[in-house]
Amino acid sequence: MPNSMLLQVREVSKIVKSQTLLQPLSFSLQPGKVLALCGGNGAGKSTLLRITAGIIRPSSGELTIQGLNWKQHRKKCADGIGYMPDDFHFGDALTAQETIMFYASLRNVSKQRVKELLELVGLDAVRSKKLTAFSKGMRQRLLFAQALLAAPPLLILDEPTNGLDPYWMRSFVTLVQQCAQAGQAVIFSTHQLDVAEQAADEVIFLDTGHVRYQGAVLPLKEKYRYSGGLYGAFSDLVMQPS
Ligand SMILES: Nc1ncnc2c1ncn2[C@@H]1O[C@H](COP(=O)(O)OP(=O)(O)OP(=O)(O)O)[C@@H](O)[C@H]1O
Repeated sequence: MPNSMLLQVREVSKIVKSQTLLQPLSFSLQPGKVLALCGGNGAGKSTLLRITAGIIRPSSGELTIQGLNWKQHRKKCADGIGYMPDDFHFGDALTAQETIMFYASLRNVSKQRVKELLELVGLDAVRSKKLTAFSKGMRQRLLFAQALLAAPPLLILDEPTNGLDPYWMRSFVTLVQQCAQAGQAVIFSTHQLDVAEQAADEVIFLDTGHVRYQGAVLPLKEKYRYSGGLYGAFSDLVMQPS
């Protein structure tokens, strides 16, 4: 039933200079579902998310967004996603409002929507401050708002909770759940397995480009209820010598 899937990834791999960064992997995501991508440093999370966001091309396999193949429908696929990279730095010369308005103008998003989003990520009161005065967590929240701007059907978030304090970590979970309730699909990477456990319906554990687990979060939560939840599962399925 490919048409009910918002995102379909089929046998996608990535090889750079004869080094395999991602073994062929497949998964799909329905509207309203949240998928967490977990794995250690260098596991391939950002590589997979960049491929999904159309930033880099896979070495093999294919991706469709809303049934459209990335290769043949780049513009339509790009319009269907909101992407939050893990290593992006806004210029410091502009204020938060000016920065987000710039991205809003590229996507034809209203001033009212910008205001709502700045409120949602707790930056409305500091919207006139230059980004030089912003902390890491505040920049992350602005980057998150940028991804949400056009209310895209698919959100691709690379380490969105990196640098967030416990309050905003918790708020991130709530915001992601609200996006899912509104019918958006979300894929995000994280090292914070408690965030994955709270926010995601499905999870992929990646280990040096290999999938060690993919499936629903719930059975893992139940199986590892008394042994650390998703941390226990990760330790069992990924951190054991193979
Ligand atoms: N352009 C590239 N050329 C060569 N190797 C690369 C390239 N991009 C990433 N890699 C390698 O691919 C592997 C996966 O990197 P990736 O950034 O996807 O991991 P990650 O799971 O996001 O890691 P982290 O949690 O540290 O951010 C790493 O070994 C990295 O060195």
